[in-house]
Amino acid sequence: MIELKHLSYSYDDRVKILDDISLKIGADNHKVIGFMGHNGAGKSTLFLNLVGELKPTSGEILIDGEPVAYSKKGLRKLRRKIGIVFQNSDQQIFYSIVKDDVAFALHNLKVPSKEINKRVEKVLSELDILPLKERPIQYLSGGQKKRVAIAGMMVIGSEWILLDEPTSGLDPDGRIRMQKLIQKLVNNGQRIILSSHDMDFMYETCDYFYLLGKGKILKQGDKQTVFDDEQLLRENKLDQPWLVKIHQKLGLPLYDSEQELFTIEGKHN
Ligand SMILES: Nc1ncnc2c1ncn2[C@@H]1O[C@H](COP(=O)(O)OP(=O)(O)OP(=O)(O)O)[C@@H](O)[C@H]1O
Repeated sequence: MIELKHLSYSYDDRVKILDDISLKIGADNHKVIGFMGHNGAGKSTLFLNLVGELKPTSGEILIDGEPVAYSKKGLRKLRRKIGIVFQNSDQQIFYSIVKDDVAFALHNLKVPSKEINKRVEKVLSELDILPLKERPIQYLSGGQKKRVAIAGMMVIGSEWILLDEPTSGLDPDGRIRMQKLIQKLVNNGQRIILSSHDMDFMYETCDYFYLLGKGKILKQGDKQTVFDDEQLLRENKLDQPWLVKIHQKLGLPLYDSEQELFTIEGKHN
């Protein structure tokens, strides 16, 4: 479990981007946890605090009950627990060739070479990018680069993976692949924290939600709790997912996914 205790963060000691936030992420065994909020609400800042790239201005973060230590050793330990895939995959490319880039963290963790090759091959094939193994990353598409960045996280096998805007720049097929990939990570026993402006994607993918605004958590809960409040979403410049709209406006049941809607409603016709 990841616990935030009175966490505040400010880039300039004046404006609090995160203002005295206390919460327990994953306390109820949720697998895919979504953070929502308008542009500049502080989602990325929160994620950077969670992976130790930024240190809280005040307050603290506890992982499984232990406060994060900001020493080299402490941060190495944290990275084995929590990995992040940035919104812009270029930010986390260290090597030019796919397989070297994916192996990078494992070399750092002093994993034996044979084991590294095995793990890299396994992850690349799980992500359907094995044929890209020897390719220079600079020539890959945005969606392929994103998968390489995710592969780099998967090989470490961290318990938590943070995905910052995982669907940005993806086409509808890439979006569906991302959804399946998240499911795969969950099936592997990993837990996901993601942020996105794509409310339909969030609605279908996450099982718990936090709405971030004005430096605070304005609302948290399951789909029904968070997405039913149209006004709060509007105030925070967020759309209601279309499945919630047809539930509220057309009186259909609140379906969890498009697939569920078409399967069940199809049976009625
Ligand atoms: N390195 C920085 N230095 C100073 N201010 C920053 C820095 N990074 C972000 N900010 C400011 O902090 C606030 C929160 O930004 P952040 O990127 O965390 O928001 P976000 O919710 O992730 O936004 P988006 O949805 O646009 O990605 C914004 O006002 C932003 O301008």
